[in-house]
Amino acid sequence: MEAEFWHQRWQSSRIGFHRQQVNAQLSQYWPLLGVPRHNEVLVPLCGKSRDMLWLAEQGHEVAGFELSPLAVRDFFAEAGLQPEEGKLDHYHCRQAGKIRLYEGDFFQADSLGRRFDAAYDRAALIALPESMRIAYVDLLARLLNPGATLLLITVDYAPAQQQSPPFAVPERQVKRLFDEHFTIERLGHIAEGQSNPRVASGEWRFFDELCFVLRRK
Ligand SMILES: C[S@@+](CC[C@H](N)C(=O)[O-])C[C@H]1O[C@@H](n2cnc3c(N)ncnc32)[C@H](O)[C@@H]1O
Repeated sequence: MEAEFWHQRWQSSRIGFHRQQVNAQLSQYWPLLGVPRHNEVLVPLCGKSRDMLWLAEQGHEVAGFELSPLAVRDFFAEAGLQPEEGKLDHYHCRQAGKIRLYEGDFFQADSLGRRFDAAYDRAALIALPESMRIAYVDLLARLLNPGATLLLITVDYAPAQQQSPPFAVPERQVKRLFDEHFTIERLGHIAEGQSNPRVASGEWRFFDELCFVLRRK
């Protein structure tokens, strides 16, 4: 999607993707993955996700990337944190405690010259249209060191549409996208069933949240 699409979403508070609760599959599976506490966690397209606070509580430093200044400001304000601000290359950075958010386009992250051993993607890959997904996966492959762990959460639903996010990214597409650079294991899934309004209304036949662990080859 164009940057403007996301800026408008944030300006008009159309952020249905944001959750008050920590993602259930993150808290279930992350502790089983053996990611050392000293590994900083890359969180692309992070929004104002409270999952970043949870990762910091587990002892990790967190590096989130987000286009929207509103999202970044809200994140710190809602967490009751007062960040220090600075400029780094293409990014306006805000940092408080273990969490640093890079405000700007994630697709310019190469320029920072940084590499990570852990990453978390919830609603990042599925926010990107198909035409941007290969570039996103290639960038992740460059930013992650060999052996790095990526916890990936996607959604699958039917009938799928390709007009606006969330886009359905089923297991076969995860394999197609990541297979060259990552090993892939499906950890679990949550079938939302009738608790999802669009399933309840009959618009979608099902809506599943899928969770994978990927390791950089
Ligand atoms: C579907 S939301 C998911 C946010 C977060 N991961 C969560 O779980 O709540 C996608 C986010 O990516 C941001 N975004 C979209 N394109 C981006 C880009 N190129 N660089 C950085 N952030 C981007 C949007 O502003 C939006 O906040």
